[in-house]
Amino acid sequence: MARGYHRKTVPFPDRTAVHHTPPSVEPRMVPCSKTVRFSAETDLFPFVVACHRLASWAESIQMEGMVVPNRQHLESRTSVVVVGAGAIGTVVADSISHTADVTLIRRATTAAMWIDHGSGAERVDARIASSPAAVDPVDWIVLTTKAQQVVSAREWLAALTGPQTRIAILQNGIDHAERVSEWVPPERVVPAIVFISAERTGPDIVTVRQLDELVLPDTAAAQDFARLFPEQFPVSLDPNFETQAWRKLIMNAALNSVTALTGRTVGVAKEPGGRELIATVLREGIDVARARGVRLTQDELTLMRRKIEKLPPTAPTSMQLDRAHGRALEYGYLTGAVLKEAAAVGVPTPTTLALHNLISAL
Ligand SMILES: CC(C)(CO)C(=O)C(=O)O
Repeated sequence: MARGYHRKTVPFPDRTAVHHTPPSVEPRMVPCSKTVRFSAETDLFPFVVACHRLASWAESIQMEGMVVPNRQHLESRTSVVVVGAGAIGTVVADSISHTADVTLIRRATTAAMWIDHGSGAERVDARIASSPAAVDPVDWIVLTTKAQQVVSAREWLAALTGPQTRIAILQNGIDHAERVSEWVPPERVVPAIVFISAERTGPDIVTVRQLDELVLPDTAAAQDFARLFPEQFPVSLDPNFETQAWRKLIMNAALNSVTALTGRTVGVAKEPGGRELIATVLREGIDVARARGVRLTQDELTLMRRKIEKLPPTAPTSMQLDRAHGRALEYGYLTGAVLKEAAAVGVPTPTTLALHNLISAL
């Protein structure tokens, strides 16, 4: 599979260790100019690390083409902590690790995460933190837990939030800012709509199926967040973000519910029965959105169905995977959100309600 974006890879097995946990070695005086050059053949790795730690006047150290920025340089980069090292969190951590100093939160382990875009696994260049005591306030928190897990990330959010911290929320549903209102005001929140099909295929590895889109509102904070991504990453700013958020909500309410209930991948939506059921739930959601004043196109149903058609039939949805792994389900923020909004405007949504009730009975 072709990669969704390109990255510079460094042919050295332990580059993360160089960046983040240099082994302790005896420091020696070395002649450092702006850049220090070594040859790997002479096995100078520990020496390079010592230089890396001491030579604050060098901007970088080069060894056989590998460039190791010095600590001071690293420390001046934007600090980002990704809370939630699942599929989306790992994809984001990997892609922004080229411009930012990234930490991934993994509660149960300190093992690195790996990513496979279809051409083999690559180590994600991110520090791992597993205790809130080990982190300080950062420039950006990227929240990629499931919507219902924000509550269990409280300790992390408290430890990571400072007076300037901004939070990007890459989660399903609407009303993203409300979920973190305890920590930051709405202008420091960037909600994001994610169309990335990726899956944890092992305890430490994420396989990416399709990198489609990351949509942000067109705000100052979102522009700053977008700048962290490499140019080739499909991130866009949409002034009509509310419409995008509702589109995704309606699509998730239909697709994630049907796949979670049937235990089938997206292919179920392409069969006559599944297609009809999904179309009914989409129609109900569209009625609710219109009644709430959300700006949708005339042909919204076709647009949403096309989006679903474009998804690979073998791709699972997040709620289907959560059910398969016995995890808590996100339905409260999907069908639950549609039902809440429907109640506020008195729009009937019987099929959405039926799916919602079935899922809550699982
Ligand atoms: C894969 C996709 C786009 C399907 O609705 C999704 O958002 C999810 O699984 O949560």
